[in-house]
Amino acid sequence: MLKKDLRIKYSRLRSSLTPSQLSSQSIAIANSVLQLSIWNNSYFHIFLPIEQKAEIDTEGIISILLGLDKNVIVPKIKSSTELEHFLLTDNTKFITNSLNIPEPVDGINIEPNKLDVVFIPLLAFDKAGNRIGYGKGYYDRFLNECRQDVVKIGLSFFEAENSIDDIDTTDIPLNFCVTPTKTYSFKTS
Ligand SMILES: Nc1nc2c(c(=O)[nH]1)N(C=O)[C@@H](CNc1ccc(C(=O)N[C@@H](CCC(=O)O)C(=O)O)cc1)CN2
Ligand SMILES: Nc1ncnc2c1ncn2[C@@H]1O[C@H](COP(=O)(O)OP(=O)(O)OP(=O)(O)O)[C@@H](O)[C@H]1O
Repeated sequence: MLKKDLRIKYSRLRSSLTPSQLSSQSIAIANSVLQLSIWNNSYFHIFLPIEQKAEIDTEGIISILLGLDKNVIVPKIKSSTELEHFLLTDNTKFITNSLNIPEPVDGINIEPNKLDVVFIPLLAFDKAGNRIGYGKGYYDRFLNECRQDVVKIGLSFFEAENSIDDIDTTDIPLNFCVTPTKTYSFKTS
């Protein structure tokens, strides 16, 4: 399927989830994340969910990370193309921006090349590990600034599509995608 049709399909599917499904499926995803062999790493990047878009509740994963004393880094929109990234601390204050994204007000800036693991929001992904988001390219540009060996983990309520047919060269594939019932591991070339 094409990106534009997938965005419509998965936006609809998401908005059909009840609050209780959203909550239990987010917990199932967090439990599966615990099984990945990523825990020797130190710098973990994760997003805070847009509730209005029924994104995965990442609170469970964040609690696990903080409990393990990991460095947790969250994004903030800097411009129409670029994100910046702040270390989460006890003092971090969040403000929900005009797109309903909770973002840190300020803090210690972390460069993408420091990151070991990135958890990635997505609308849909395919069996080859390609993903799509809301179509602004923020994560594609951000992942391009990360090290080649950064572990890229998609989080999704829904299973893989057979293929996203209009993938282009700037789309960076995932290493893993975790859903409530399955963990996909993708071959990287
Ligand atoms: N929770 C979360 N944080 C995230 C992302 C995400 O997907 N989820 N992003 C992943 O990239 C980045 C921000 N993504 C954005 C996605 C869309 C628009 C945007 O302008 N969207 C619509 C208007 C909003 C709407 O329809 O409600 C537009 O195109 O005008 C802006 C930023 C960074 N933080
Ligand atoms: N590394 C890059 N440098 C410059 N432009 C880029 C880069 N990656 C993607 N883009 C541009 O961003 C736009 C959106 O890309 P795409 O449709 O793949 O977004 P998406 O993956 O759905 O969004 P997101 O990455 O924010 O979740 C495209 O016009 C694409 O050319």
